[in-house]
Amino acid sequence: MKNKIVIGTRSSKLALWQAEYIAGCIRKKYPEKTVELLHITTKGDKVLDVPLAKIGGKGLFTKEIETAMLEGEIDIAVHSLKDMPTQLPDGLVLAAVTERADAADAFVSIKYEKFTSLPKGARVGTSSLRRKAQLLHVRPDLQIGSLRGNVNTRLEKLEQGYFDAIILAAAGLKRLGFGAKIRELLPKSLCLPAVGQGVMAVEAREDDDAMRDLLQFLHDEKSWQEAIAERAFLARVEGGCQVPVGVHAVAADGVITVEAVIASLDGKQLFHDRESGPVSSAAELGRKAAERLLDEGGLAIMQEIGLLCD
Ligand SMILES: NCc1[nH]cc(CCC(=O)O)c1CC(=O)O
Repeated sequence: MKNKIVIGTRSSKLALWQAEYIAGCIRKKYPEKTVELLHITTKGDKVLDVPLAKIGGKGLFTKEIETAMLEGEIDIAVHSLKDMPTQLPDGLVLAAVTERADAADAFVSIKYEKFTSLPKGARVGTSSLRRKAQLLHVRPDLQIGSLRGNVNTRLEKLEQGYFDAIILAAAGLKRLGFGAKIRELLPKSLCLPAVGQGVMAVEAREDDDAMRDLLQFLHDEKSWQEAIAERAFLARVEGGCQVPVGVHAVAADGVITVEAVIASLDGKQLFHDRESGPVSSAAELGRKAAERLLDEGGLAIMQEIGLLCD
């Protein structure tokens, strides 16, 4: 095996932090290896003025990186699992997923201590349909404004007074050293996170056995079981674009519990399900949750949204 490992990564601060973290782990475990980062710009990084839901397309933040890997320009890629499509391109695999950081969404505000302290009509920044729908479900009075860009840019928008509060993944904030800005972790009963939120994924070429073996020390089995359930859920509900779905699986002592929601864009309709069973049935439970929610009314919502996406 080569002595140099090239990691492909986006150049946002969060992506670089994550790639550096994995590089650091590999260097520590294998001091004889040289590990380098190669910055790659993806479509999701280029188009900043359009809400993600409108750009659509799967693998917005991963495609260019995956092409570089298939062409041998890089050896592995580090991603937020949340940004990865459920179907990887032929020839690539998830070689390892890291121990999960907190999966919760965080409430960040200068003036307000927690979500329930927001006054009537408060302005909340998030471009995630999932967050928007779940928050509107309990607080239809809120004005949800679009907020794209990387974590640093989003925090600046809050500081400039565009919003009373913004919602971001707790994991990203903590990684970038902004943990102190978190006023509250949104309870899962209020806002279920995105598929894979809080998990970092290392992608490799399927036929690169040496690399896949080398990466095993990073792999976390609990995280993996949760990822399997959540990604099976997403694979079953996936429409052509971002949809208001949230899902959170927790594996403990051989049992996995999957909680999921599908909501309408305005949050008026929200279907919720919880499935539990042995971890060996993680994928099945994720699919079951999806099927229940689609049957209950989620399918009609997806079809309605599908039209909006074109
Ligand atoms: N969509 C961008 C993105 N992808 C992963 C994270 C956070 C880190 C993680 O979930 O592991 C974020 C930022 C955010 O949603 O606040």
